[in-house]
Amino acid sequence: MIAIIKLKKVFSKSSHFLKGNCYSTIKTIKNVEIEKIRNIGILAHIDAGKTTTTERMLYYAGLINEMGEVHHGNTVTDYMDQERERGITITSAAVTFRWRQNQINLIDTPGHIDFTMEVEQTLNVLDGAVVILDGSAGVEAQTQTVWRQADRYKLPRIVFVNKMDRLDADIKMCCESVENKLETPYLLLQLPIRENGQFVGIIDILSMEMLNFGKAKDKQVQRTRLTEDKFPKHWTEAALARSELIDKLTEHNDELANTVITSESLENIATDDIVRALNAVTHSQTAAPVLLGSSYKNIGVQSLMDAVVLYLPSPVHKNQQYKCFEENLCAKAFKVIHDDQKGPLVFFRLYNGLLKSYVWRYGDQFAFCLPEGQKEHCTVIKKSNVEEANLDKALGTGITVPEPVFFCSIEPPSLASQGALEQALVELQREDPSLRVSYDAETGQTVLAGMGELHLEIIRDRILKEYKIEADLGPLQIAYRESPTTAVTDSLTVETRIGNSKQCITVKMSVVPTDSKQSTNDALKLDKSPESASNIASIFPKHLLAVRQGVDVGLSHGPKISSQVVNAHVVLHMLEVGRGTSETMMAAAATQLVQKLLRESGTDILEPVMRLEVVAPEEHLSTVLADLSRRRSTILDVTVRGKSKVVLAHVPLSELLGYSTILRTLTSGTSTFSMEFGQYEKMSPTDELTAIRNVRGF
Ligand SMILES: Nc1nc2c(ncn2[C@@H]2O[C@H](COP(=O)(O)OP(=O)(O)OP(=O)(O)O)[C@@H](O)[C@H]2O)c(=O)[nH]1
Repeated sequence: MIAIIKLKKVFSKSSHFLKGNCYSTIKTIKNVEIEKIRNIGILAHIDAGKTTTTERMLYYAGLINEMGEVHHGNTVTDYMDQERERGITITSAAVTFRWRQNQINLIDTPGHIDFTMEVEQTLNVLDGAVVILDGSAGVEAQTQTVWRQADRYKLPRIVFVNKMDRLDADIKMCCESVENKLETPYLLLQLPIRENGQFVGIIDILSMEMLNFGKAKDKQVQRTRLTEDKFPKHWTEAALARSELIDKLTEHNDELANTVITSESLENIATDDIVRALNAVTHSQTAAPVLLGSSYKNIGVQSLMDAVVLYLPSPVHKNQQYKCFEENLCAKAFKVIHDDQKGPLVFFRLYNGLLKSYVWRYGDQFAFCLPEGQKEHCTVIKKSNVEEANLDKALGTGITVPEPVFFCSIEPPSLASQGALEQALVELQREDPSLRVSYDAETGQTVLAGMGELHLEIIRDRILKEYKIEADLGPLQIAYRESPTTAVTDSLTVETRIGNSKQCITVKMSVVPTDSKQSTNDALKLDKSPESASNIASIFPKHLLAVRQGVDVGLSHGPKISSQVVNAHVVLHMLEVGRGTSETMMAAAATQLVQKLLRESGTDILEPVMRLEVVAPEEHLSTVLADLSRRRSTILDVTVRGKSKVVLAHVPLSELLGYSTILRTLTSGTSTFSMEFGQYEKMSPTDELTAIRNVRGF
C-alpha cells in the first residue's frame, strides 16, 4: 500500500471540499493498482498559475462542481485565510482525484521564495512533478530555484506552458528558456492554435489532431484529425514539429532510434512508440516534455492530466528503494499541521508495509503515534530493526532547511498570554522548519528568524487569527553573521567556592577560521595531536557535552553586533575539571573562553546578499538600473523578455527593505521582481560601520 495520506480534519476550518473527506485516500487506494497511482507536485515561479491549474484538474476529475478562482478567494488548495486574502499559496495542500482509471495524488506548492521550505518538504515524497511556466515569461527566477530543488530529489518532470491566451505568450521563447536556463533539452508535444490573435486550441503533434476544449464548463475535448487537404497550414506545422520531436527523442532513446532506422519514413512511426520513448526519457530526466495551454481559459488541462499519467512514474520505481524494509512499515513524514482539538497531525507517504498506527521519521528521530483514544500520542523509537545503512539509503539525507535571513523580536500583549504565545510558536515552528524561534538571554526577548518580510508577516497574522494573540513584532532586522579573522588560542581557569565545596575548571581552546563551505554545525573539534590526546581521551562524555553546549552559546553572539558566528571551528586542546564541578559551570567557562577568543581574533561582519530579478518595461529600465546602482548592487545581466527587460543583480538584503513599494513607485506599478538568498558576503569597513550603527540603533 502506498499513498500520500492526509490525516483527518487538517483542513476542517475553511475548505468546503475537504470536510469529511479526509480518509478518502486510504479508501480509494485499495481499489487502485499501484501502477495507476501518480504522486506529483505542481511547481513554479509565483503567479504562473499552479493553483488555477490544480482547480481545473479537480473540476475535470469531477471532484468539484464549480471552478474556484484565485482572485475570488475560493480555490480548494488555497484554503488558509491568508492565502485567500492575498491570492497566493503559502502552504502546500494535498488533493487526490481519479483521472481515467488512475489516481493522482497532487500537491500544490507555493511559488513565493519565502515559502520555499514548503516546496522542499514536498519534493521529498513525490514521484514526479509538473513545472508550470507563464507563457509570456518563460523560465523565471523561482522556476530555476524549484528546478534545482527537484534535481536534488531526481524528480522526473513535465513542463506546462500556461497563460498561452496572453497576447505576448511565446512558446518558442519558453522552450528555449527551458534549454538555456534549466539546461534541459525540451520535447515539444503540442502547438498553439490562434485565430485572429486569440488562443483557441491546441495541436497534438503525437496524434496529429486538433484539440478543441469547448466552452468553460465542457469536460469533453473535441478531437479533429489533421489532414493535409483540409488543414494544410496546421498539417505542415505539425508534421514538421513531429519529425523534430522524433529526431530529438532518438538522441535520448535507443529503442526509438532503432525503430526509426528500420522504418521507411518518420510518418510511419507509431504514436505508441513515441509515447514509450517519452516515458523512458522523462523517467531518466534526460529531457522534459513540454505541453501548453491556458488554465484560466480552460484550454489544455485535460491533456496535461493525460500527460501526467503517460509520462510521470508510478510509485513502483521508488518503492524498490524500500524493499530492504521487507515486512516492516516505512513511511516518510513531510508535513505537520496543528489541529485545535487533535494537536499535531502528520502528513506522510507510506512506502512499505502495512499502516496500523502512525509512524514517522522527522529529522533524525522516529516517532510512533498510537491510535486515537490512547493518551500517549508520541513515543520516539530509538532503534529500528532495519540496518542503519539501508535506512539512510532509502530515506536519504532529508530536507535542506534554508538559512533565515531576517529576524525580529516578538512579545506577548500581556504577561498572561506569554504561555499561549510560547505554545503557538512551538506549534508554528513544528509546522515550518524555516521559522526559527530562540531566546536571547542578553535582551530577555524571544526572537523569530525567517525567510523574508512576507514570511514573518504571515506568522504574525497566523498568531493573531488562529491563536487570537495580539503579539507585538519588533522591527525587522537583517540576520548578519560574524566570522573570525585569525586563529587564536587561549586558556581560562575558573574557580568558585560555594560553602565548603570548591569548583574548578581549566580549559584551553582555539578559534580557527574555516572555509565558508564547511558546516558549522557541531563546531567543536577535538585536538588529536600527541600532546593533547591523553587529556582529551580522559574527558567524560557528559563533560564534553557541556563544553559543546557552552561553545554553541559562545558562537551565537559575535563580539561586534552579537550575531551568529560562522566559518569557525573551535578546537578543544585541554579540559581539567575539579571534583564536584557542575556541568553548568563547565558550559559557562566554555562560553566565556569562546567569547574571549573571538574578541582576541576580531571578526568581520557578513551580510546576506540576494539574487534579484527585476522585470521592467523598456522605458523604465534606466530608472531601475540607476536605483539599483545606489543600492550597492552588482548587475549580472540584462536580457530581453518580450517587450520587457529582465535585470539580474546581486544586491545586499539590507538595501532591499520595502523594495516592492519602491519599485512600484519608480515604474508606476509596471514592474515585478523576485529574489532569493544568494550568499553571505564580507562587508566593506564603511558598510560595516553603517550596519553596526543600524543594529545598535544609533
Ligand atoms: N491570462 C491568464 N491568467 C492566468 C492563467 N492561469 C492563471 N492566471 C491568473 O494568474 C494569477 C495567478 O494564478 P495562480 O493560480 O494563483 O498562480 P500560482 O502559481 O498558484 O500563484 P502562487 O501560488 O501564489 O505562487 C491569477 O490572477 C490567475 O487568475 C491563464 O492561463 N491565463
